[in-house]
Order: sequence, then structure tokens, then C-alpha cells
Amino acid sequence: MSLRAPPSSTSSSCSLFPLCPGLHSASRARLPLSVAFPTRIVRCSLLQDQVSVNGGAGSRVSDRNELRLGLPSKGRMADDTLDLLKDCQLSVRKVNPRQYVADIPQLSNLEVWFQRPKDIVRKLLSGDLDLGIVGLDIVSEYGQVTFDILIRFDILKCTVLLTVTQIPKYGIFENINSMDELARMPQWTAEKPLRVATGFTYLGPKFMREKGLKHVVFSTADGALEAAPAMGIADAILDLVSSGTTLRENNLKEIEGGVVLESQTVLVASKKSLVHRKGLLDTTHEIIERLEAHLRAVGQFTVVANMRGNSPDEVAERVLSQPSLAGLQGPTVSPVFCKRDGEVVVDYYAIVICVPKKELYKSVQQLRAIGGSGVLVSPLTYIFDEETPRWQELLGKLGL
Ligand SMILES: Nc1ncnc2c1ncn2[C@@H]1O[C@H](COP(=O)(O)OP(=O)(O)OP(=O)(O)O)[C@@H](O)[C@H]1O
Ligand SMILES: O=P(O)(O)OC[C@H]1O[C@H](OP(=O)(O)OP(=O)(O)O)[C@H](O)[C@@H]1O
Ligand SMILES: [Mg+2]
Repeated sequence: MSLRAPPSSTSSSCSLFPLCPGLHSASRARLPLSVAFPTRIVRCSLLQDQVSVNGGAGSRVSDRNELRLGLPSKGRMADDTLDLLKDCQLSVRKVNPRQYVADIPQLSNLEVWFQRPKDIVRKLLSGDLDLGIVGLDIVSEYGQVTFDILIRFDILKCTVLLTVTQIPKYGIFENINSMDELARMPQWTAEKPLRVATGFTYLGPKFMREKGLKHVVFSTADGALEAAPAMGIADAILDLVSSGTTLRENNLKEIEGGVVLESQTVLVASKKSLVHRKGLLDTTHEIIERLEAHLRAVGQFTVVANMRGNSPDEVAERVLSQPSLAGLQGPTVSPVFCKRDGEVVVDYYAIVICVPKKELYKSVQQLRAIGGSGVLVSPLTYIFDEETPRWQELLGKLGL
């Protein structure tokens, strides 16, 4: 199998991400400060001794005071991420769409930097960002050897994506439906290996090796990979699948055992920054708490209803007799006071429960069946629990 050399297992960001591998320090020192192109002048505002590739030492903690969160500057995740933060009352304030720095007024001393997803992971590793929101696929691909310096929290709201091996539905693949069958095809030899096109040049070879494919070569492209088999460039591809439309429209099929990774949006933190950067732990705590409380709340409605009854216990018993009305820890039942013939009396009780969105109508029917009226339904913003499991998990990982 022809594989790209695996990245070095040291945490040096220079060896992990050589943007200009050929540029050694001697030639760097001679870099001109402005470079002339035929149509325009591009001025580099770098001081000569600052010119280096991706900052050098891996996961350093620079002496800046501000905390930095990286968010996707473009692509499918960009808007979803901003919407999610807005829903958590952490709206990002951006002066104009082309500006790459912003802030979140609720979180003081935090800078938001908009970056391409893969650059967010690179900059977390190099210490230029402290936190980031990206796809797990990107973290696994670009942060592969350094999970010990990154800490991840799953944000379950966004679409789960699969990175999957895909082959044509036609020709020699017509009856091939699993990775085992693909591996056993006699066509793949040292002289004529299986050609796989993928953007996942680290995860792809690793996966194929684990699946026992011996004769494989990889090619890569920046996008539209599904075209590669029909163009005759590849036999199979390894790419993301979300709705499955692109795969279908290009006459490809997923195969059994071909899932490399289930991806979703994750919040990632640099472990070194968490330990050393003042204030980061508190800010991360707040972000995690808000995300967790919000993600718990998005699937629920608050339902308030009035119910005639003789006592809170009797009303509670009626409510709890219905399968969809138990709420999170049971109903809150409070007396509704009104004045009759000059006297304050309690004929009704107000009950408050949380109801899963999917079960709303069923719950309203059950409420009516036990005498509920005046049912008010409102969305929930947060459900804060006593404990934040993800926060506890983080403290555990940091040994705190
Ligand atoms: N079809 C999709 N549905 C939902 N999310 C997706 C989809 N495709 C990609 N993503 C997510 O969006 C993230 C970025 O993908 P995107 O296509 O925007 O950038 P890219 O092409 O990988 O990078 P770049 O364009 O910067 O080179 C990925 O981490 C992935 O998790
Ligand atoms: O299953 P689907 O919902 O169709 O989505 C999957 C497609 O989306 C992404 O590509 P994108 O549209 O970002 O274009 P690109 O490959 O050119 O980057 C991904 O690379 C798949 O091709
Ligand atoms: Mg694509």
C-alpha cells in the first residue's frame, strides 16, 4: 500500500504542518518584505525576525492576555455555529462579514477569530487559539497525533456526518457491497492497486490498512470528490456523507463496514492553554454550561396548565397517572388563588412540566383527559442541572 508518511509523533507544529516545507531558515531570513506580482503589490507587514512557518514550537502558550476562540469562517458549519451560540445567548458581534476578528459581549476578554476549520485545529496545536468549534472529522484528520493536547466536548445538536468509503454502483462493483468483498476482489494487485480519492489523507490510509486492503493508492483533491470514479481518476472515494444526495446523484453507493468516522460538531480546547492561561478555565466552564444546558433544553417545551382539584397531592397524582406528563423530576403543582364572595379560595392548581417536543400533542391530550385547561406552551432556553457532566469530565482529564 502506498501511504503518505505519518506525521511525526512529536508535538512540534512545524513538523506537523509544514505549509512551506522547502523554506528553511536561511532562505526565510532573505524574504523580501514586499513581493511584486504582475498586477498588484502584496505588502507583508511582518518583521523579518518574525518570519517563520506556523509559529515553530508546538502548543506554546504565548504571552498574550486575551483568550481566543476559533470559529469556522466559511463552509457548512459557519452559520450553524453562530446560530448555536446565539441560541445560548452568546451572540458573536462582528462588525462586517469580511472582518475575521469579533467578540462575544457576554464573555469578557475573549476574542473570536474566524478561520478555516482545518486552520482552527492547526492553531489550537500551535497555541495561537485556545478554544475552537469544528467538525470531529477535521480534528481527527489534522489533530491526529496530539489528542493528548486537545480536549473535546461533543455538541450533539448538529448533523452527524459519516466519512464513508463509496464505490460506483455499476461495472465491476455491481455486486460488491462490503469492505470485505472490496478487499477480496482479485483485481487489486501491486501493479494495479485500488485507487482511492480522498481529502482525508491521514485517516483514509489508516482505515484501509486496518481493513486489510493491501494494494491501495490514494489521490487527493479539495472537493467534488464524487466525480473521481466517473472521471476515471479513482475506483473508490472516501468522503463525507450527510444527506446522501451527492453520493446518489453521482451513482455511488456506501458499503458495509466502510464508515471511517461518525462526525459531529465539537468544542475543542488546548489542554496547555486550559492549564496555563489565566481565566480560560472559567470561560470554558461558562461556555460548556451554557451549551449543555441549552442542548438539553432544545428538545423540550415548558407546559403550564390549570387543573381543578382538592389538594396539590390529588392533582399531582392525576398528572403522574399519565405516561407523558412526568416532566423532568415530576410536576410542580401550585395553588391558583381567586376571590369568591369576598373570600380567597383555591379551586384550581397550576401545573408546570417539561415535555419533549415530539410528545407535545400527546401530552396536551393527556392533560385534557385529566381535566387540564388553559394550556400554555413555551420554548425553553436552558435546563441547568446540579452537575455538568462535561465539566466534570474536563476536570478529570486535567487531573483537577
Ligand atoms: N454535507 C455536509 N453537511 C454538514 N456538515 C458538513 C458537510 N460537509 C462538510 N461538513 C462539515 O463542515 C466542515 C468544513 O467543511 P467545508 O466543506 O466547509 O470545508 P472544507 O472544504 O473541508 O475546507 P476548506 O474549504 O476550508 O478547504 C467539516 O468539518 C465537516 O464536518
Ligand atoms: O450527503 P450530502 O448532504 O450530499 O453532503 C455530502 C457532500 O458535502 C460535502 O461537499 P461540499 O458540498 O462541501 O462540496 P466540496 O466537496 O466541493 O467541498 C462533502 O464533501 C460531500 O461531497
Ligand atoms: Mg463534496
